[in-house]
Amino acid sequence: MLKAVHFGAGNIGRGFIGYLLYKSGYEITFVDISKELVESINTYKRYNVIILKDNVEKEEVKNIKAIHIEDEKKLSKAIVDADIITTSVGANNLKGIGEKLINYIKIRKANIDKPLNIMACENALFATNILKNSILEKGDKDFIDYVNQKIGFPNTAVDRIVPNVDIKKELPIDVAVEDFYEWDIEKKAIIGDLNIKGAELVDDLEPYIERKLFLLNGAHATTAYLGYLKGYKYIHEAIEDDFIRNIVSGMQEEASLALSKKHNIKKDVLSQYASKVIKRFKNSYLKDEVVRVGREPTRKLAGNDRLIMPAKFCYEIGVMPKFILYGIAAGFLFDYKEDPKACEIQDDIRNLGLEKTISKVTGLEENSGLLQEIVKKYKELKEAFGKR
Ligand SMILES: NC(=O)C1=CN([C@@H]2O[C@H](COP(=O)(O)OP(=O)(O)OC[C@H]3O[C@@H](n4cnc5c(N)ncnc54)[C@H](O)[C@@H]3O)[C@@H](O)[C@H]2O)C=CC1
Ligand SMILES: O=P(O)(O)OC[C@H]1O[C@](O)(CO)[C@@H](O)[C@@H]1O
Repeated sequence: MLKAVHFGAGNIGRGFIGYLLYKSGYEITFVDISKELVESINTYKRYNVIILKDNVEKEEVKNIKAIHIEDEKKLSKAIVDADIITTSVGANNLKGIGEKLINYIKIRKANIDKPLNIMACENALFATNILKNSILEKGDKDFIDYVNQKIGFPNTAVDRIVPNVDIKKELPIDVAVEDFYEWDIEKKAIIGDLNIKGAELVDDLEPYIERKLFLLNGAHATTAYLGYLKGYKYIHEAIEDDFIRNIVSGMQEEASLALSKKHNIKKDVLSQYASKVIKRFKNSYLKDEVVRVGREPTRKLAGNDRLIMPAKFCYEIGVMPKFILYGIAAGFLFDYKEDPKACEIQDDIRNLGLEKTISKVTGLEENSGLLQEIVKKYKELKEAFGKR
């Protein structure tokens, strides 16, 4: 039986990656930093994936186990035996995972010859490269040669909304998901076969991953930040607000313009994708909170992420990203007290001033045109919605 080790047994880990790997015949070992979660998985050895739609469906994922990230003995054996390693731990944690993997890969090198593929399944551009680089960074030539020959590092784009919805569950580790999913994998980087049913192997991942990050995640963040500003709790409520929906559709159109130019994708293909995304946001069964979708604004407002990147692309082709600016500016107004990264931005605005904070988070020059437009929109939204 094919063996998978998946780091991060959270929402997407159980609700999407674990789900699809199980359906493809893999035996799954989850690895997590949370002792409680590891204990729960080892107690129940199975969980249900609850698909939220008109007629709710349930699918079981069975024969699973879990290892705590610090349990070196068990982890070493699992990694030596693995055919595939995947992660969904949050892009900021990838470097640490990569550094941990080095020793286990060395043990694998001394013990087994079969190929391995390692894939990061995170909302970030080319996240697997972060893992790969952290593994190769400290290796000598012999280790690097081995890794290059025996380990594939395909980048991926993963798409399934897995919220923290509070519904009746049979087991505490059951997870609720939307019906839709898409997993695009960089074909040329695979070594051997992956055997993942339902995943799409693509020649050029960049258009897929940028389309997903800008048109889904960028639109989602825009809905979340404007929704928060207007006092909505859930995404499905915020997207029914005409003011917010028009802005979200507008930002998708701007991003689509940039995407169609950059990747030569037909505009109507992008427009169909964008409409489907809005429909998914309207799914009221998901009860997806704006504060989950807006979480960690420092990451979402970074220069290489879902909002600033399409805004820069628009700017470069002479299109004013007037709708994308709303999401960015509202992100700087996201003052949710339970989100440490939102608090960090608010503290910086108080201590460093608005321009310096925007520059620190986005990497834009303080005197750049785009940064000045963000400042204008921030002031406009602050005035209109009376925040702070
Ligand atoms: N929830 C969703 O709908 C989607 C999430 N993603 C991406 O998947 C990643 C995870 O997101 P969620 O599953 O929503 O978050 P989550 O918080 O539900 O799950 C993350 C899991 O990783 C574990 N973890 C964190 N650091 C770790 C470490 N160093 N070693 C081992 N385990 C560690 C946590 O304990 C947690 O169980 C993020 O990068 C997110 O952008 C991508 C697509 C959809
Ligand atoms: O996981 P992140 O990057 O914090 O952002 C949440 C995003 O991820 C998703 O959960 C799935 O892509 C979306 O629902 C949302 O746009």
